[in-house]
Amino acid sequence: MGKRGGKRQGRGGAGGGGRGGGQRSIRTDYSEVAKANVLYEQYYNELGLVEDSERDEFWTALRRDLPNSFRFTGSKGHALPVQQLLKDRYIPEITSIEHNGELVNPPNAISWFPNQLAWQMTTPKNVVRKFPPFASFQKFLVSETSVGNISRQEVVSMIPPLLMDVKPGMTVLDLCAAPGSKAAQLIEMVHGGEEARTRKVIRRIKMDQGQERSPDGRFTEEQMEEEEQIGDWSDDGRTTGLLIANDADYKRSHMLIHQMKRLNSPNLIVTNHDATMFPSIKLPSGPTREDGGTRNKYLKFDRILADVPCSGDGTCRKNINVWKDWNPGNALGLFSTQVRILVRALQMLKVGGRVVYSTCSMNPVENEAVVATAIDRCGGMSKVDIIDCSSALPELRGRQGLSDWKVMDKQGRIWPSWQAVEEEKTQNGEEGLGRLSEFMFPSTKREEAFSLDRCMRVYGHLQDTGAFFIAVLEKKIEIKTRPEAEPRKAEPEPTSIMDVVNEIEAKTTNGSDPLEKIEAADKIVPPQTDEYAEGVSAAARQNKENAPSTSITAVKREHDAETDAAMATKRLKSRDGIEVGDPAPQGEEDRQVHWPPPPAAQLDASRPETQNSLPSPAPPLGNNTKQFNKNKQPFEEPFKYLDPDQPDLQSIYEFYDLSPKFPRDRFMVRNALGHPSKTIYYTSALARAILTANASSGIKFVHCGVKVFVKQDVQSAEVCRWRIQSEGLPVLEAWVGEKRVVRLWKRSTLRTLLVEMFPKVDGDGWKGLGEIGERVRDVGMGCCVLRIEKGEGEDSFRWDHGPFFFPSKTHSVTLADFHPRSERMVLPLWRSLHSLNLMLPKEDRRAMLLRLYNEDTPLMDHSKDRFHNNSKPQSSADGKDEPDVVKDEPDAIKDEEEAVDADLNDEMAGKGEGDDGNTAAAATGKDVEMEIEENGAGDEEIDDDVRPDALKEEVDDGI
Ligand SMILES: C[S@@+](CC[C@H](N)C(=O)[O-])C[C@H]1O[C@@H](n2cnc3c(N)ncnc32)[C@H](O)[C@@H]1O
Repeated sequence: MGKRGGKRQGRGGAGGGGRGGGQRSIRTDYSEVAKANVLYEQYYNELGLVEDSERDEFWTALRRDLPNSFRFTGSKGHALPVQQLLKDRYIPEITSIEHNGELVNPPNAISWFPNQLAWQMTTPKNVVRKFPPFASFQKFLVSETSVGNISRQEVVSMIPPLLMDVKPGMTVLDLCAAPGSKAAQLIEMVHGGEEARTRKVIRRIKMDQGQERSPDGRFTEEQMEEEEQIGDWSDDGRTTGLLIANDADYKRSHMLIHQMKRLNSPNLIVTNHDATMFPSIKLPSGPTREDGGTRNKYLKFDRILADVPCSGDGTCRKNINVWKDWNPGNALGLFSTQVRILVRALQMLKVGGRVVYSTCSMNPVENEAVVATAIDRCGGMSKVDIIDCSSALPELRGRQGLSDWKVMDKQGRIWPSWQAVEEEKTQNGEEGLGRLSEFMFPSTKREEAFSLDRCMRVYGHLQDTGAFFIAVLEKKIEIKTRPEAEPRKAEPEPTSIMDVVNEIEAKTTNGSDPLEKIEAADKIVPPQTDEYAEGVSAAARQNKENAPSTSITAVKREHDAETDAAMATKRLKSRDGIEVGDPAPQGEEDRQVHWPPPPAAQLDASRPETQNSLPSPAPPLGNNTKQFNKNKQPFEEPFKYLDPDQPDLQSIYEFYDLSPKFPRDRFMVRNALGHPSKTIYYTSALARAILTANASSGIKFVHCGVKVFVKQDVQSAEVCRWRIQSEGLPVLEAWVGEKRVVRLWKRSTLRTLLVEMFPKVDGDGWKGLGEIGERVRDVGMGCCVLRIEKGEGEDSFRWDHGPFFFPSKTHSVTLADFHPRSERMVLPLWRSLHSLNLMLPKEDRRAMLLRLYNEDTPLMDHSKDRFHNNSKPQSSADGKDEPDVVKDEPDAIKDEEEAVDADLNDEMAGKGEGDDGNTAAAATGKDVEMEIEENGAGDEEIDDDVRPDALKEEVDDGI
């Protein structure tokens, strides 16, 4: 789909890095842009995208404003209750609103989206924002969007993830993922059914221990059964799958992190690579070779999304600049990047796996031509098939892909075939034809022409949406990709030993001895042709095409000043036994080298390698001194896994009575020393394996892990200074022992805790805390887990027909969920010497008050009553935590309470990714916020699929 960012210029572009990042644009006055463009209309009319009788409707729809759309996010058990609130509380309200003398149309559910979790609304945004009767609906949208329960997403952009058929436990790659609307859908699918599985496992454990309480009220038995069918149980019900979300644009990859972090998945890794050269990811142990050594094993994916950068001309309903700026050169300039991304995706796919290719462009050069060329380069349709998904979403109205098309050159001339172009070149020269290639035209191969109609085209007039293109490809057997410069062939040549030998002879060995060559040959000769059909010579040729300056000798000549870095890269070579620039060994064919070596590689050379740590890219940290690499990007903090017996972890296990069944080898920190100084993260087992095995690969991992514990200034040495972080609660809570659990069942008590920050517990204060009063008086200081349960009586949370039932002021509201990010009705609580506090950011408190009580009561902060001094919590000069001291009581309480509050609000502001605030996220946090603000996340939509002007510039320049 189109590269986004229509409201702002300069977000980098195809190929990664891009130009012009960070420039501010002058906003377009949309009323002045005429919705007409001669070439745009002429080309699509001539292609005959729709029947003549439909043509008016087609263009009329493209000139109309796009309805607003949004999606309820999270697992099914999590998203459905918030959707229910829309149906029960807000739709009846909206249905009675009159605007300009007419009743407004309420939002309606998208018929083809499962479980009615996607909605759209034709009332213009500015009416919803400004017309008073919409105020409470607008508040709901803003509040739920800000806590991540609603995602504003264009309807057509929701289609590709649905067609990927992701099953829980799968390994999934999203190659062009920022800002993350589709990645969010994908991670939800990866986690499908996890909630019910974990619940069942815990119930079993508790029953074994004779501790089982009343059955959990979240699901009906029927729902439980349905959920339990899904996924594997190998990790106590936790999902074993993985999503790697990647984007080439550094800043946008941090927007992606910002969006994805709200989903709190330990099964997510974010990377920052050019997708055309996405690096192969090593797995920890490969099969044993005959000589006793181990063969490197690389991750292949079950599903890959290639939602590529495109001209985005299908977004003209919301990105009005398309009318002004459309020119045929845009698509021509993007074609080869799109093909490379798709070919790379197919290389990394498992046999039997799916790649979904999508764009928000209508141009066949970016769509069918890319699909046909990529399939051709992979050996044809016997290797890669196009799957007919026309009935996968029965209510979705789309059209077949084109089997035949013409191409418009950059001067606006329309060519029926490549032959015609060649004739013109012979007769009149190449002027204006330079960007055209044979591959942009329909292939003459009949099988391909037949199959391209299995692609899907969505047009605006069919269901009042933007336009979109989707192709679902399946890999039938292993492939050997043909270099892009070679003309089309009927069948690819089989890989021969001579290919391999020639390849090795041809490569720059940089003085490697013959033995090394032989070893390399040994690694790359395919023992089983089918299994390793991704031919080495083809892969190596492709490496060269895509990364022409990767040979060390060549680079060294050009970059004498870079000797140290080059040496680091050489050491990489000797450690892995693979030379930079080598054809990749068997099973590693897709490995790409990066120049200049990424920061991880540079620093790796100067530090001892430990088995479970990634190399530190950054010099010693402290005082928030930001370190930047050559490309002016801040260094990423390394990922270091903690020894399960590490003393801080031991204190955590003991204080929280954490079940021994909870995995203890997945706790990780992000600092060079591998010391738990401020934050402890948790990742899935596969994420751990990947981060560890690729420690010295130079792969740019920019995010992984859910914050589970944050260090807290405490008033007593008895108290565990690691509090559970709210986003880590879903991962941990079920495994926390009873001694740190508080149970609540009255609505009024929860309301008090939401409205009042730091209510008093000491003296008689606990008496004002209802059913939890005595428990919180006695529980002991530190962090607790607050469970909300069903109870009896008027003021209770009740379990009636499945979900909890809350009578609200005006409507009956069914709701199963309390905490916007939690899958269970559990919240983190902090008991200090004199008071109690729900550890929730203010935004979350407000969202819950609105959702559960239909109130926007102002919050009361009792700590402010008691301490008039607003100073920040103390920290030592080097930015590290204070030593463990017991302070004067009032000071200690003030510090503690303010620290909790400050941390929570920092989190809401997207700060503090790394331990010391020295990470890229922290460095760019403000920019990311600004960008999101500009795009309107929070109370406005992040425009999806909008083509930025920077990309256009690059396309115009032929990049
Ligand atoms: C259409 S947008 C992706 C939208 C995203 N899938 C979503 O649903 O939110 C295309 C993205 O591709 C990125 N991009 C451009 N060229 C790339 C490349 N060569 N490799 C990887 N990403 C690239 C852009 O930075 C942009 O974020």
